[in-house]
Amino acid sequence: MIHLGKIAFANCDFPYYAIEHGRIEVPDISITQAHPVELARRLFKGELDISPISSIMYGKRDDLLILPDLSITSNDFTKSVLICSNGKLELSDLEGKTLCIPETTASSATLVRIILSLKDIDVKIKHCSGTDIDLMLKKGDAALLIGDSAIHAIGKYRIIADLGNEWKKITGKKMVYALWVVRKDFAIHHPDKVKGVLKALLESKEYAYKNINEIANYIANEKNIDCGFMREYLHTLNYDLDADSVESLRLYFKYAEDCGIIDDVKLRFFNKPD
Ligand SMILES: C=C(O[C@@H]1C=C(C(=O)O)C=C[C@H]1O)C(=O)O
Repeated sequence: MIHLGKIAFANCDFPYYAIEHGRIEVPDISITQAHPVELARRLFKGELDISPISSIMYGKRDDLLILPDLSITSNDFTKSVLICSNGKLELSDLEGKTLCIPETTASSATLVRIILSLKDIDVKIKHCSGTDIDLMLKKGDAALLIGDSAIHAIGKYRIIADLGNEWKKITGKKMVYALWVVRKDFAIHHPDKVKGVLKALLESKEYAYKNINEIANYIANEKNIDCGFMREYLHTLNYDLDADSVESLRLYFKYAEDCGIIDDVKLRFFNKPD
């Protein structure tokens, strides 16, 4: 039995759809759903063998290998990594104000620090448990939202920044939010099992790309999200990890290092020489 993680957001239903709906053959796996930071915690404890985690969490460890050709990436607007504010505040008005960051994010929490530092906006960061937007907006002047809570906030709250768009405007790059990783010790002891899961994930991703409307309708129904929005959203995100994304990831890690969040990071891939 292989313990596989799954991010409990609509965007991760997409690459797992074929696995979870019996559309492809899969090895003996059990799937655990949680938010990306929790998945990383469980992977580090050895409760999971393979999982998508916040890309920055990979940068903090040297005992993980990246699975090739998989990620959650956006090129410009992300639509689900947003800052919303109280009243009439714009991004540039956040100087000296408080931004609440939920416990569910690590990559976007780092990205917002990078963007604010590059824009020279000094903001107090408050880390909050849970993802209750109203509570965050009571505790601070603005809140970072990711995943489904960001999607559900569109049209209800004042959105002042899409972080994928802010990052693109500054660097011209994509933003790689999540990577699929395997614990190195598990990969060393069970390379064939890892290959089996990787094959299933890649086949499932290909199925998803070919059946985007079917899956968008399914997710929209399940999660009470507008179908049209869901279709656009799934076209906005990219689940590959091409050379361009790897280069973007390196730049993100470099800025994160400049902010003192991580040390120099080496990208180590499963099944590829260092
Ligand atoms: C685009 C997204 O990327 C997510 C953002 C993450 C983070 O900020 O740590 C981690 C995984 C991704 O699922 C999203 O879910 O909204």
